[in-house]
Amino acid sequence: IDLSADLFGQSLQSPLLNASGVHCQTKEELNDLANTSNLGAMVTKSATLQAREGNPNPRYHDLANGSINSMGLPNLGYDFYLDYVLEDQQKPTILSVAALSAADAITLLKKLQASDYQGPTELNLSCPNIVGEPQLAYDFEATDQVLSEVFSFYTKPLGVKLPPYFDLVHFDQIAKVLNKYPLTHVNTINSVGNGLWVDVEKEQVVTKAKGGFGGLGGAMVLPTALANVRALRQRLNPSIKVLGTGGVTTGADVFAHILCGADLVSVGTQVMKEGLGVYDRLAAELKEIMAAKGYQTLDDFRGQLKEL
Ligand SMILES: O=C(O)c1[nH]c(=O)[nH]c(=O)c1I
Repeated sequence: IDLSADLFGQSLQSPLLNASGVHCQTKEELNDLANTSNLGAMVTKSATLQAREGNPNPRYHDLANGSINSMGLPNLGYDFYLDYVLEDQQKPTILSVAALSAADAITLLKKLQASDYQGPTELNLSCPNIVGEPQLAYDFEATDQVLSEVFSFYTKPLGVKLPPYFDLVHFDQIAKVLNKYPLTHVNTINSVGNGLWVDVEKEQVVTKAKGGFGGLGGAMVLPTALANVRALRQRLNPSIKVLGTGGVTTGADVFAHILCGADLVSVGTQVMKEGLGVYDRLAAELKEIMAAKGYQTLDDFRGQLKEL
């Protein structure tokens, strides 16, 4: 059984990545990822021009069926992560970047264009937890404008991290915008924004910022994640890869993401629950399923979801 996958020309031992934001903010965390078996590639915490503290604690809360977070984009800043990805990597690495405004995104990507970094970058258009800021990718016109300006100067590998969409017309609209640009990939989904969890015993919310509203992850978002992977795979140019993120807790979930068309699959909440050993378990479970079904490679079943 062969789990090998491709990351923009780099061969990976497995299709599994960490979800940006989980265990990837500090040098120690990034080094842990670099030494994690069955993790095929890694993504950094989204970097902003300046380092950020993020939202006040509590800002992450584990739930029986997933998680809620309002981290608020805490990160060590663009320069730190650029230095990190410029070092030679033990494991293929995607640099994630974010901005609090379209202008900042342009500034950051102009610096990246001028840098020595030639590797893959993912522009996060979907952070749901910046107080007062909308998730850019829910504004199709604004997204088109930003990408149009970015690709007027940016010539290196670039993908985008998308929020979940919930209307087939929205899948059509975002795909129409994205297909205009030479993107390496889309990563779908980011957390389901602005959920709310209530601690009934204490009669209060569980995270501090935004009155307790935060991004949802884990098992509860799997159906939404699979729908977004499938819908975007069906609509995007074949040249644009799809990284599936959201709701993965078992090898069967990884299999389902790939069956819906995912080229690679990221895991977030389950790493918070189980630790980095989760990747060994997911790889083993995926191999078992493939063996039982007579599949040798991921290409044998990728995108082959059957309709009734
Ligand atoms: O609050 C965060 O830092 C955060 N949390 C998320 O769930 N997704 C994101 O893209 C980000 I930038």
